[in-house]
Amino acid sequence: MKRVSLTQHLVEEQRLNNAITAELRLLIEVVARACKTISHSVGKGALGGILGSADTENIQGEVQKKLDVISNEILLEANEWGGHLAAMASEEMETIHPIPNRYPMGEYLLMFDPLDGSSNIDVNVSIGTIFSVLKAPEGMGAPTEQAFLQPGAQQVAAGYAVYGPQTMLVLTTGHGVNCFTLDREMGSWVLTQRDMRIPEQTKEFAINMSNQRHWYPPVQRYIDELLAGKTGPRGKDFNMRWIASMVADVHRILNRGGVFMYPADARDPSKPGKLRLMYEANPMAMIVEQAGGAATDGRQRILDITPTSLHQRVPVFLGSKSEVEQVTGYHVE
Ligand SMILES: O=P(O)(O)OC[C@H]1O[C@](O)(COP(=O)(O)O)[C@@H](O)[C@@H]1O
Ligand SMILES: [Mg+2]
Ligand SMILES: [Mg+2]
Repeated sequence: MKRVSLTQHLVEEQRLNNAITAELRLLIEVVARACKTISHSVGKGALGGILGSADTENIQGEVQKKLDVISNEILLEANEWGGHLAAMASEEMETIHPIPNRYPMGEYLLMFDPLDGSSNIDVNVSIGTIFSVLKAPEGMGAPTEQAFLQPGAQQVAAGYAVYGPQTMLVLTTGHGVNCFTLDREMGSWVLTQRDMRIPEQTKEFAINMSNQRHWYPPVQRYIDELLAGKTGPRGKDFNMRWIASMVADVHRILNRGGVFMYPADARDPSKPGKLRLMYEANPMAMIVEQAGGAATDGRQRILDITPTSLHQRVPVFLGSKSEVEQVTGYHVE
């Protein structure tokens, strides 16, 4: 098989689809380089002093792990120097991070969850980085938070890196989804899966079952029916997987199908779910749709939601189309 690097692939996309600009290509390459650096840190574990808590809290009131902070810094530093950016925003920062001293101002906005699945860092289970790229609005002066509040349908690129047994980068620029594996010896990203497609039917679901008693009726009903298996209305047995790293759960679903759910629940009605719209749900929704799947908040397409704040939360149902339609149907009924 001919070895195709990330750069070669992006140049090809630039030529064939005329879909990405040279600036967007360079931006993606800088993000990919930062993910490579994060992957090296992850790989060192206790030897690199990266495990454990940073003893600080982020804007969401969550205790930060050392690796949350380190990954955020790696992404900030790489993109300040290398990307064609006007500003960045991250799960780990209260407000936006404009690019200093850049004239003319860059054309893109980058958002990221620098380290997804923090609870898995210290136990050597797959974790990842999720990112989303938007165009800065035309004629924007100094970058503001408002500039980021665009529906996910306007993303020009989205991707994630998963730091597992292999380090992989899954990427879309709106022309399908491709997967690159990090060649650790050569230090390069190599195209290993072209045009990933999510099977439409599935027998596998992913949800944190410990929250069951708090769910609202549509989710109770849907999961009850899956659990009833062959003897229930679905007439087939379902299996369950929950890694507690969205990147790892989504990566499995991209490869072999399934449905991933993080619904809103009755614990705190002011908190619509756990996952963040701008840098978790939107990029994953774009990837999943580009691979032939679906992604909703239970009522509407995630990519159609107009955001109201940078760190807003959203219920998430994504994966194989038929299952996402089924559970969304129960909410709409
Ligand atoms: O621990 P829970 O409630 O099952 O939540 C798991 C979910 O939380 C997350 O870890 C949130 O991501 P962060 O680690 O970036 O905060 C998702 O990756 C995952 O799907
Ligand atoms: Mg996350
Ligand atoms: Mg995170």
